Amino acid sequence: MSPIFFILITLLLTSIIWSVIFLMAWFTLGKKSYALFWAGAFILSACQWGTILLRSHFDSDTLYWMTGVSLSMGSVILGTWGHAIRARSPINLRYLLALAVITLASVYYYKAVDVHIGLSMSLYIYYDILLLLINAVIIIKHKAKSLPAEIGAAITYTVCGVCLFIAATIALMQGSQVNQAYLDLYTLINFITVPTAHVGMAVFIIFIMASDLAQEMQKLAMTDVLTQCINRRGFYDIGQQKIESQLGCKQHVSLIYWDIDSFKNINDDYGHAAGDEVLVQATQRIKMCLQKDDIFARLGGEEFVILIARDSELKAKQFADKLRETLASKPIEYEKQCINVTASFGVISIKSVNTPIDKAIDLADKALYIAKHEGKNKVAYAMPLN
Ligand SMILES: Nc1nc2c(ncn2[C@@H]2O[C@H](COP(=O)(O)OP(=O)(O)OP(=O)(O)O)[C@@H](O)[C@H]2O)c(=O)[nH]1
Repeated sequence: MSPIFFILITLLLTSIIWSVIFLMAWFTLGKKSYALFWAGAFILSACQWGTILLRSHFDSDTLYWMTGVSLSMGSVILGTWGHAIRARSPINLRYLLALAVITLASVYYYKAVDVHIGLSMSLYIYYDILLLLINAVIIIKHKAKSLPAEIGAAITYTVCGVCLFIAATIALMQGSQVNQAYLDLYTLINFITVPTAHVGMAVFIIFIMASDLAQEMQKLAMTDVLTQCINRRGFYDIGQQKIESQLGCKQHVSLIYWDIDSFKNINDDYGHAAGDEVLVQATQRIKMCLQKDDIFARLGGEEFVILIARDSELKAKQFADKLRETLASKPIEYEKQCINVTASFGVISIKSVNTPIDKAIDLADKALYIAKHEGKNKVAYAMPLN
């Protein structure tokens, strides 16, 4: 038996295993629909290798060829679809499907009507290459800072695309008739690169799923369940870095510590559920006032901090006052009851990258205490930290 037979068997079995792994990943890692698309892609791949193995059982060579070509293109389309869903890519898959139909029709034409070996062998590979490169772009553009798994996957897709481009071009160079020398070279390149790329792509996709999950877990561990703000742990994790990066950009960094006034009375008068709703609606109102880079965290209970960077200290003070007015401007509605809510604010301006975040919180808390002491619904400023 030829070595190609063993390569095909290996490809068939690994494709089946990968599709089972993606099905299991779909089931256990949060039923992400894109895992199903990737499972489908590997099932079609397995069918493609099976088709090649069963070549002698096909009645017509055209039927064999078109089956293999359709499965290869279908597999790449499903894979791309999965990546597009995961990355919420705006790519219009209808155009890709239309191009697939045109490619399939052309392959059929050059296989069965006006026979041209080079074109019938290479056209669908060019289509697959196009999709592999689109995949690489989708993966890399997904996040401003790509995950290592995404970089690895994008490189694998690109390298695979380049190798296939060389193989397809050698196949095309045959012209209308079979050229044994080119055909052997094409087969050699294909059977060296395809198994490697196959395993590489599958491993990187699994790595991407695992990285996504790790990021989700990390986000959950840093998020307050009730208000969806960052929690204390998250704030301590990213606050210090933020101070350093914003001061490096010559911005005025301020920390605003705020606390809902007489919150215990709200709980006592309207019930704990109403208190929870006040926390949710109050934080929503505050979020509407924030800029993209502001960090808003719930430190616990009804105590919150916001780390902001503005181009002047005055703007930071005006911002704190705007937040106070936003909360006091209208009552919060809960089960047809109107609950008047105010909050007090302590603001500290941070001047040095060496300022520890807990020191800034401590001083802003002291300013907040003054705001409370002066009658609540007020903003108080601490002496800037140098
Ligand atoms: N509903 C609700 N209440 C909470 C939550 N976390 C803390 N609290 C309550 O918030 C109240 C805070 O009360 P205090 O620390 O006395 O503060 P306060 O009544 O706001 O008084 P001042 O801060 O002086 O204005 C306590 O009664 C806590 O039980 C929460 O997640 N939901």
